[in-house]
Amino acid sequence: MTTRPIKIAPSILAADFSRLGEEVRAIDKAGADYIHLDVMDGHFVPNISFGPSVIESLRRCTDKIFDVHLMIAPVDPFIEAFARAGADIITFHPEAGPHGHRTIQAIKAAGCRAGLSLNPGTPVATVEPLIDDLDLLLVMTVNPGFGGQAFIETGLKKIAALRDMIDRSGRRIDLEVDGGINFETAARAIDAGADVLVAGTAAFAGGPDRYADNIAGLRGGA
Ligand SMILES: O=C(CO)[C@H](O)[C@H](O)COP(=O)(O)O
Repeated sequence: MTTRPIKIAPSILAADFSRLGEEVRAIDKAGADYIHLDVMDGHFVPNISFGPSVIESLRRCTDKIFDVHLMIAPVDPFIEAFARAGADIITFHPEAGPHGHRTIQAIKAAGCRAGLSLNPGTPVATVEPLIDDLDLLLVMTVNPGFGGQAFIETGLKKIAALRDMIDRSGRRIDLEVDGGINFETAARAIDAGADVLVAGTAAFAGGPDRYADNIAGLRGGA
């Protein structure tokens, strides 16, 4: 049992793209804490999703925190555009580099909070030199690119190690988990130390009438 408040960040990747504005309004009303926006470029990951213009349009549909996960390379030339579109948090992958610290500085200069995302194959040690400047750590429990994949168990050890690192830092840093999160894996990720759960499939399952129950079920893992 954790006493940390748990935030739910539905990924709109699993929403009905033909009604995206309505979907964002519905998931906001259902109790989402953050709206998770997965940006994919077909180069850093093998899929293409959407870019700043879609985010700018969705900004008019909700006041919730826009948690923008950039699965793109390079990152730096696009930071301003995502900040202008309405991003509150911008998370990038160290492999999209080469200068992670410079990217964090650029995200902050653009007025956003900065996050770093670790793929299943990226070591926890990557975070250490950057932790004093980060606001969010995102542990990927699938290889990025697609929703609906199975949870990769080794992510739990990584979450526990990062929880320890965050607690030792004394800083307020969100520890977010993303990929294959359902009611069962949510509970295990929370036990390991996560406090923000990204869910696509499990959040949007069953259509708008189910969203509030889906979010409550995910949060219920606490
Ligand atoms: O970043 C992602 C994929 O790269 C998605 O956010 C993630 O996979 C969520 O989808 P699901 O909950 O269906 O696994």
